[in-house]
Amino acid sequence: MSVVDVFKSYRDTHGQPTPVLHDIDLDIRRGEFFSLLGPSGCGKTTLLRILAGFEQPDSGAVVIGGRDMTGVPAHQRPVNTVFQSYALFPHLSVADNVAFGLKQKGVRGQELKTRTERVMETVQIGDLGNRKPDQLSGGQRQRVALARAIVNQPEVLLLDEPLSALDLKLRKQLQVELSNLQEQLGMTFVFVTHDQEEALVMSDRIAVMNRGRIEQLGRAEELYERPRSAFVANFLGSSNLISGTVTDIQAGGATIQTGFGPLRTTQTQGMTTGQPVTLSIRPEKLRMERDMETEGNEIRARVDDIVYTGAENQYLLEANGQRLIAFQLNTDIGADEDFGYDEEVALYLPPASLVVLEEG
Ligand SMILES: Nc1ncnc2c1ncn2[C@@H]1O[C@H](COP(=O)(O)OP(=O)(O)OP(=O)(O)O)[C@@H](O)[C@H]1O
Repeated sequence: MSVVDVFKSYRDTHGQPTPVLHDIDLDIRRGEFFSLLGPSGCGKTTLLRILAGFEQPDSGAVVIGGRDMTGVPAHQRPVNTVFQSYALFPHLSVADNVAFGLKQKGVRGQELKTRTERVMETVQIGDLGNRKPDQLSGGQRQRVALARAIVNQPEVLLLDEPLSALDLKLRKQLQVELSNLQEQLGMTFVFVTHDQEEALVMSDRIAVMNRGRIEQLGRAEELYERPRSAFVANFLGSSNLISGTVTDIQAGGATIQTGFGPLRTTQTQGMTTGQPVTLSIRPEKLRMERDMETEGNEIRARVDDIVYTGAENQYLLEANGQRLIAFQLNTDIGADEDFGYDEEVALYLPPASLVVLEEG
């Protein structure tokens, strides 16, 4: 499925057109779990609705299975949508809800029964067929909504924050189940979420959106390890940003002069001497030590605050007037690796973990 140069604007309260999607270009591969990730209002639902055919772009096109969908109404597209709000028929039983789409298509008798039952088994609601939606938990309702959407075997399944109404534990369980289901069905899933962890866990590839544009597109690991902008670095997890100027470029890396002194990075791509740059380093890549070593890339910091989160300690640090954050795995209570309030520490910034952002 492709999105070609899609532009969309809405009229604001004064009737002025306000762009919400700017020239979106995307190629979503067949059988891929693809996520649209971004903060509230960035345009991800609008893009999904354009794929579904519920909205028309001002310009540009959606192509599914090689066919231009311009002018093709929603119900004739080879897609189905699962919404956050389930949207089940309250007066129909679970089995009739699931069978609905097949009946519309004229499937009857044994085939209807077999296909409905098979899909219900797949999403583990095989024993709930006679219940009504109001007799189900939120997780069960979402399974019915899923069954109803996949029973028609669409080429593409569109999912608009389908797990966001569920509690954390159930959400985590369904994340795993959904990605297993996608693999088993081999169907293309396009999944909208504002939850970065959800996108990282489930997706083959993720498009990070910001203000109607795609900021970066790639595999989870690429986006996390090599963010291109401060927005991506901070939207996917958290990050320490350090500004500086390139002073030296060698074969295996570059030196950046910063407020903390010179820092080495193993990156060199696209850099020129004298260029101002922003470095990004993930909090878990900072190594906290009691004493300075001599290998460089170390800065002195003071522990300002400590947040205990169970698996790790999050240290808020002050270094040369800047706030930094470091995560350290929680070892045994009282172990040598624990640091106290106001303690002076040395922070080692591994050169391979210092990422040069393309845009500050
Ligand atoms: N029908 C509409 N008329 C006018 N403006 C709209 C309409 N639908 C959406 N918008 C605006 O378009 C922008 C993008 O909205 P959209 O729902 O696509 O964002 P989103 O990323 O899905 O956000 P959320 O996670 O909050 O659902 C927002 O500024 C929103 O206010």
